[in-house]
Amino acid sequence: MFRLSSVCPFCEASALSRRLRSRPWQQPSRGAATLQQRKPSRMTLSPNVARGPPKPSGTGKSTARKSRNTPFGGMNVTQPPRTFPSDGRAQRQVSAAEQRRATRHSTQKPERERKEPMKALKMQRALAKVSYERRGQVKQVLADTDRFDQFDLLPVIQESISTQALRGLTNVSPTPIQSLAVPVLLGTEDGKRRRRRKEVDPEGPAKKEMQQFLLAAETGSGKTLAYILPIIDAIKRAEKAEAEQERTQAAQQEKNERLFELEPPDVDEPQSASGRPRAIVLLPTSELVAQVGALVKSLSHTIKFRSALISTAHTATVIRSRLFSPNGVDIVVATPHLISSITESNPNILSRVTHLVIDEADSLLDRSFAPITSSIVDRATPSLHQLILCSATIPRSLDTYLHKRFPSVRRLVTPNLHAIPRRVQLSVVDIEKIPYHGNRDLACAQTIYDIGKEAPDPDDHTAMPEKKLVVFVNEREKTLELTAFLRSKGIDATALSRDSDDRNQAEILAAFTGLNPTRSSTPTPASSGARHLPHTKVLVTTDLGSRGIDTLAVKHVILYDVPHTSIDFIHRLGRVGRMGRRGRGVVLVGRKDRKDVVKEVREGMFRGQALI
Ligand SMILES: Nc1ncnc2c1ncn2[C@@H]1O[C@H](COP(=O)(O)OP(=O)(O)OP(=O)(O)O)[C@@H](O)[C@H]1O
Repeated sequence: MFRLSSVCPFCEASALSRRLRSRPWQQPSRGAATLQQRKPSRMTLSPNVARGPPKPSGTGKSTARKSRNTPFGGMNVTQPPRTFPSDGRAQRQVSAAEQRRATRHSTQKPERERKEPMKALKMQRALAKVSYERRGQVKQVLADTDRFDQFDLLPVIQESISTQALRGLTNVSPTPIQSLAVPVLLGTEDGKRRRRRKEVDPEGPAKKEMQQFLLAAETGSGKTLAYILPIIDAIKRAEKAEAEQERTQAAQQEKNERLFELEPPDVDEPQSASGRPRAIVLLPTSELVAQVGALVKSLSHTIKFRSALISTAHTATVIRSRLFSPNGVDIVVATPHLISSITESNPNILSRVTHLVIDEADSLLDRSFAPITSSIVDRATPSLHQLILCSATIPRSLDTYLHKRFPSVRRLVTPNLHAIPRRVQLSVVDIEKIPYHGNRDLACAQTIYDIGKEAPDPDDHTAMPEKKLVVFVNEREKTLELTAFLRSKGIDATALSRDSDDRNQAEILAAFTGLNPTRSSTPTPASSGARHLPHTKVLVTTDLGSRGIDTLAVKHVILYDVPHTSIDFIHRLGRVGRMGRRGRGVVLVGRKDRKDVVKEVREGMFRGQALI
């Protein structure tokens, strides 16, 4: 059970404020001061003296209101918060007239609220709407799949799911997006499609029309496996078909030679597979390339295909040797910028691509990335069989883009899209209140201390000896500044932003994605004798760390700044509560922050509703 530490370790002002709170009746009232100024020579009793001292609103030092301004204040409630818990106003007596007015309007209020749900979020116009009718239909489809062996995957791929992709997990079953997407991408949705496809395309795969899919599912729900398994299956089947075709051609050639006893014709050597992958997975950052690349690589060991992960974290020599290996390459995992620049000098790199994945499509098709991503799609289109877009959110901008650019895209959307999992709890800390007085850095440090000192949950079997926290800030410059502040308070904090060295980033993230305890990377002032928060590791990052990073080791996220949009809320809170785990978010709010947005996000989470 969480207990608020009654002493703020950093703020001297808190000592004074504690004294005042414990004897509130000794605070001079404005009325009394005026009286004293008018008649300084005489002792005058306050007109309220007969009322006696006001009663403290709680027992001991901790008052009911104060306890709400903690990372976990207001948790475990069974009603959504009616008023914003940290609006700072004391509950006052309601007059009889007010009560009458409230009763009169109470019948109209729910109606008004129904008409304007999530008004503040709506004003942001961020997320595309997915109707509840459609979500309901998908639920029925999902009800029939609960085992991986129900998918028509090659046996070696089936085996590799448990031995490689989900190694260490027992009794695994497909997640909703996997149940929904795998049969569709395999073309076995109705059990007959694969056979029909062969009949329709006797002249080979190059004649097929490109299929387009959008896989959209909540964060941490296994989208990577949902697209990578069918792609590997297609590659292995194509490989087998090509080998058979080559054998048939060789046999035919031999027969012809014997028949006519002619010199063998100059048959063009089949083009090498070096630098010509069959599938490309595009991801926005080198951290994600490393993460998805690791999964693909692990599957390649048992399934036997050739994969290459390339990003700016690698040197030119490494990139060249991986991509242009004489043994060829089947799947390349890379960033669009890298693929685009390689294509300029080696256009052949896209000439054999049958499957192109645009993961984190909401980022890769936004204004900054779209031109480069689209040009890759255009160049790959002649050979493409499947274009797969994948995202945890469908912003309205992406929705509009898809309608224009890919009108026939098939949308595979899970019922819980845009909802933050209910197992994630969000609490609010008001930084304007005592003892922070608007000092956001201090509120952040105190929140980290509170979480770090909290006793581990005995029911949580995934709890680890070291606590891992992620703090999200809105501005890149703030990462270094806040990290320095937290370190000065004895917290083991590391910054991750675009300014961090590419090669260090993977190493930094490994401490938050792996489930193994790690050594403290950099000695903090704490190790030199000052205050120190042990067994707690903090990553301070921007949006860079909020997309796709599989932070399984993280149970707490602190939103240092209120995110700008509901999309950012979904991605940042999506770093916890992954794959059925529990998680907590704490948002720091100040006077200038959008409290109405935070309130609506909390209410939406409480009801398990999709954000808008
Ligand atoms: N069927 C499954 N059962 C249990 N764990 C799974 C299953 N499928 C995937 N996982 C695990 O779930 C975690 C999250 O998977 P993944 O990164 O693909 O999620 P995601 O949906 O892409 O998340 P995000 O939207 O944040 O990018 C990974 O650690 C993965 O190994």
